[in-house]
Amino acid sequence: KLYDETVAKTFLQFYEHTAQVVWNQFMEATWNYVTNITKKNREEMLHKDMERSQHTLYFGTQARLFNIATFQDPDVKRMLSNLQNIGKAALPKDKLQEYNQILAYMETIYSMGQVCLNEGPCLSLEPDLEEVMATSRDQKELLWAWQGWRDAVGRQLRTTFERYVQLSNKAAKLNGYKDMGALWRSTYESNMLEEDLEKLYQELQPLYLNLHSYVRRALHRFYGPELIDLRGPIPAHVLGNMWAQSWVNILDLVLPFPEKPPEDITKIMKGQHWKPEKMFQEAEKFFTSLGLLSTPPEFWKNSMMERPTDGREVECHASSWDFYNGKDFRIKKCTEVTIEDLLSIFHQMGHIQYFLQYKNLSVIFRKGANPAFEEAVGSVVTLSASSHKYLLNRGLLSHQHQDSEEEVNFLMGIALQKIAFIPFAYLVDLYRWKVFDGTIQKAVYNQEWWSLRLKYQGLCPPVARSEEDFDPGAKFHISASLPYIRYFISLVLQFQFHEALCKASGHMGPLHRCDIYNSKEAGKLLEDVLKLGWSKPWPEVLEKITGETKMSAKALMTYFKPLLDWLVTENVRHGDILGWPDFSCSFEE
Ligand SMILES: C[C@H](NC(=O)O)C(=O)O
Ligand SMILES: [Zn+2]
Repeated sequence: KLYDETVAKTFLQFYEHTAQVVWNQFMEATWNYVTNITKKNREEMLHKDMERSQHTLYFGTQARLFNIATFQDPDVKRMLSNLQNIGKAALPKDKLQEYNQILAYMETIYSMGQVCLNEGPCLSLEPDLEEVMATSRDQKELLWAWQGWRDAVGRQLRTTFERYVQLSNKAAKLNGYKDMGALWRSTYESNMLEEDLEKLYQELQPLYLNLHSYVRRALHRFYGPELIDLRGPIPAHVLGNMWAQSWVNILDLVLPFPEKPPEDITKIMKGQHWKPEKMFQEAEKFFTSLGLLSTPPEFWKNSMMERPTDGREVECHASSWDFYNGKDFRIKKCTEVTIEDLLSIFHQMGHIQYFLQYKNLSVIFRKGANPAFEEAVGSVVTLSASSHKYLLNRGLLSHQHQDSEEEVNFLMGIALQKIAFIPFAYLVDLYRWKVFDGTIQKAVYNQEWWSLRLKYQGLCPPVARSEEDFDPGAKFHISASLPYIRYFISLVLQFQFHEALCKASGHMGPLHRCDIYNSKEAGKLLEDVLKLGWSKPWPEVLEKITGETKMSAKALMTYFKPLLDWLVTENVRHGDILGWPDFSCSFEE
């Protein structure tokens, strides 16, 4: 242990200056690749990634020479210990080369995936196959899209994924973690994470079971008993989404009060000639109405707001990008003019706002208090943007008053997005953690995926699956090696934030009617949190906004209480059971 604290500070400044350049070049090269998938751009990205890893390795190795325990300055201690965790850069060069090629390959197979009609056009995931999954009510057509996507993508990734798991674990072990799952979980700085998450899931499960039972009844009514067993799991292709992770697109089939259908906002947007740019401006206006920062000119010049029409192959999955130079921030999205995409843009703008608020911090601190905070910021604003009050005053709804039955319809719409998502958001990394720690061996990768999908979501595959398939690979985050538990934790946090911001804004009445638009008090509370980035442990940051230091499902339960009461009554009225005791899937009979 050679150096003292003053040397450490100089060392960190040297890191700061070099990191900004190396990270900026890496982001540019990656952006160029995902917005124009060519061999040349892939090579350039892999080259810049190697340079970044060499930079990380050099500084990580040096950082390990400091005896941090003897240091006083909390920021220096936090920054140095972070530098010591060098992730995949710990791999020997040839292994790192192979790993980066595997990562690029998996993400490219996913992004280029398409399903071709017998003679005629091929359908991409966005917007074509997602449009089929959202709007078709023909279960054969739904099955064609569902199975076609998994044949085209999941199956291709299976063997590569096996190698990805080996190299991921190798990298994790070289950083002192037992496997990659442990390294991923370490970003939450808690040795009680898995227990805390299981407890949250148990608290939320009754909400999901009641929604599942009610939706199953509605689908049974529409598709008939040969497809839907009232005491069994629901086939995964009729929920309006390629992964059955959001059920918003079947609201029309499950509407509690069908004689009072909500206005079709997508239709209204098209009628008002909304364009993608206006959708982004609308989202930005919300953040500036809170007194938060507006986006710089670079954002409007450099973002990719629509799928290009010049034949370029791109990665459509929406994402937000920080170029680590304090000026350049972008969103990449293949935007369609729909309410679902408008709300997704609000979510992405939340990421951009975080980037803007912490842009003057050390590059080590330019990330969320934890990854779930990054997801929750955009989602908490989306809760207000989804409210009847906001949509009415932005001219996207015309019915002034919402009676109690229309309010139940409204809450059902939000529940089909948020409650339906709970078990999926939880199980994706439950699955990957088990794959990384060896509980799930490669011989059973697919059947274990489906046993978790059955256990937590009460879903069945619509057709028999085998170990030729690799259905997890048909989900973006698994092909892109992006952790997912952040979305489960964000579900809980975003309602805690919503409750706190609504209180700060002086909102009175039910939480689901709150809209914080224009509230400078709510904006100030949010700003004080976002400015901290990763400089403080997240419980401290959570306390600044909510007064609590622990995740709690209470706010989410408060928000949905009126709907839960209605669902319980409705399920009892139909004599419906919760859960799926007839656990076999239809094709197995
Ligand atoms: C919820 C998550 N959102 C995102 O990636 O932006 C998803 O799409 O699965
Ligand atoms: Zn996000």
